[in-house]
Amino acid sequence: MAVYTHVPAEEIDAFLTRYDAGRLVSAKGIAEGVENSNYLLETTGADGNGHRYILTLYEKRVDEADLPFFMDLLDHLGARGCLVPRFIADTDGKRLQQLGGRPACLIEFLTGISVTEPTPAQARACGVALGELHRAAQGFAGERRNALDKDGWHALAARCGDDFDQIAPGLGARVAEELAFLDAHWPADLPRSVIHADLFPDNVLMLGDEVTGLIDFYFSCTDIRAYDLAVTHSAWCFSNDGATWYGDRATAIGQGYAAAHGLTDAERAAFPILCRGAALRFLLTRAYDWINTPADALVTRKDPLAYLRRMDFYAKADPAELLGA
Ligand SMILES: Nc1ncnc2c1ncn2[C@@H]1O[C@H](COP(=O)(O)OP(=O)(O)OP(=O)(O)O)[C@@H](O)[C@H]1O
Ligand SMILES: N[C@@H](CCO)C(=O)O
Repeated sequence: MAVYTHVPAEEIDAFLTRYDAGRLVSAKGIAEGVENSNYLLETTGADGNGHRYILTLYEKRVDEADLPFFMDLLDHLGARGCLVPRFIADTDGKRLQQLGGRPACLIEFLTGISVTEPTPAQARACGVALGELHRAAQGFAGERRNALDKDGWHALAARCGDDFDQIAPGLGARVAEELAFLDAHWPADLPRSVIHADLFPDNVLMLGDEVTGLIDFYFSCTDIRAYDLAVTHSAWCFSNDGATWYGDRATAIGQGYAAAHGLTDAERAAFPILCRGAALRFLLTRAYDWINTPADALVTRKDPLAYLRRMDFYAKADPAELLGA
């Protein structure tokens, strides 16, 4: 579950009076997600026809100072045709509020469901949507450093220290070995851009084979553009536990992205390394959360070893297979 901050319905109703959004009809905590508290709100709507909103209260990893970057980015992408949720301004034009002692925003609700077992057609649609996002991001003036870049991975690994081996014997040594490999091989000169950086299936809303929304931009930042494709690849092309690789999804994502945006030869050549970095990034955040979240906490911890298996796969994979032809 992810409702860390509980807000009484009366307080949400009072909060809504700042907006042109109607009165609260229902407020339901959303179980999915691990980072922030999210509520699905139903209101009477400004026109009395009923309306849905997402109410997000920002918790541990989102820095309030970054919210204007995310807001401006979603405005920029939305204005260029990307299906992304806008932050809604109150009647004074204010988008960032405080609620339940947390920074809070009212956000546009997008329809669609996130798939758990993507078909190749859905994977292709995701690749196209990511390519279109990167096209639309061109010209966006905002910049945000990726706190989870290679330096960030080193810092996180140091914080996990000896505790890695509580998760699996030898994990600490394997992480150290991979960090050393990436230090020696991480590409320096690939094109950079604003990237989503967390485009997992649960952050892509779909109806059938159509993408209806891209959500959860709270890791978006400026980094190597093709690294975003590597993050998406690592999330979409394996079974959840990382034990099974689905080459048909990978080919579909690669073809969709290449059709919508294009990939340079240098990006293709560096792709296996970028995938190893992506796998290590999620291994590390999951390992850190695993070590620092009590086993009986209400939030479900995500398995770090599912990303160790991906990392091991990428380390041995035939580079030609990763993106198909
Ligand atoms: N704009 C939106 N429109 C519709 N549903 C949304 C929207 N934003 C969030 N949701 C729903 O809320 C859930 C959690 O949202 P989100 O992924 O942003 O949370 P999070 O805590 O940041 O999660 P994560 O663990 O993926 O980082 C989503 O899976 C989706 O079901
Ligand atoms: N998508 C991340 C969690 C949110 O960043 C993961 O599955 O580890």
